[in-house]
Amino acid sequence: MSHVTIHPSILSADFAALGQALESIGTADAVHVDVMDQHFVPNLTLGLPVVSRLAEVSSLPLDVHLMIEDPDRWAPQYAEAGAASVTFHAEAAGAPIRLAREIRAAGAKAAMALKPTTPLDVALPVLDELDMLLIMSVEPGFGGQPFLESSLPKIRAAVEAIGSRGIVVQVDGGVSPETVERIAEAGASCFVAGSAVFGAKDPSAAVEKIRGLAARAAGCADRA
Ligand SMILES: O=C(CO)[C@H](O)[C@H](O)COP(=O)(O)O
Ligand SMILES: [Fe+2]
Repeated sequence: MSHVTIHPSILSADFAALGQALESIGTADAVHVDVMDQHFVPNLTLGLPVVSRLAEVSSLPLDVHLMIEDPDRWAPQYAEAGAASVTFHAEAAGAPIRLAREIRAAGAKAAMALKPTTPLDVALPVLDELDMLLIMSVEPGFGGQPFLESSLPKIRAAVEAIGSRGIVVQVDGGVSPETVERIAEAGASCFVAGSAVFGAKDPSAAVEKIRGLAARAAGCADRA
């Protein structure tokens, strides 16, 4: 029986009140932190100093999603800064197997992300070094984009390729009460949701709602 987890993305929170944003998502399993460098993606968000401070104050584990060039250089430092998991992009990594090993050695879970147009084949040689595989369901860079339906067959194929290896399949982009059931039915178990959580009047209730829909669709008992 799979376990469904919800990671709200603070990309859609008030950047002037990140502490309050963390407090508003007490029902979440982790907080998703989008690091963008304006080179790998056109947007610019935050970096190591902010992640270090968030790790100090957050009672939720930090799920750091690096949308940056040269993750081989930077990703291990996010693990050392206290991230629970560090996700680098396959399209940016020079030596993904070595990088995943370095992230793990620095004390975090290692994850690799694939952009919507990157084939799953790219991840296959790296799978055994990963704790999580992130299937992007929007073009990385911005929150609030519509879910790409073309990611559903890729999610199914990823779940099949992983088999019984215990690697979490995470989906990021356009996850909402309207889309989460289809994504859960495809076999994903970890859901990132930005605008659907922080755009809601009650972010914690939005997390519970998304988790409930996902758990039912996945055919497993809701943990709540
Ligand atoms: O990595 C991301 C964008 O590159 C974000 O995590 C993602 O877009 C979340 O926002 P939303 O749920 O609003 O789509
Ligand atoms: Fe993300």
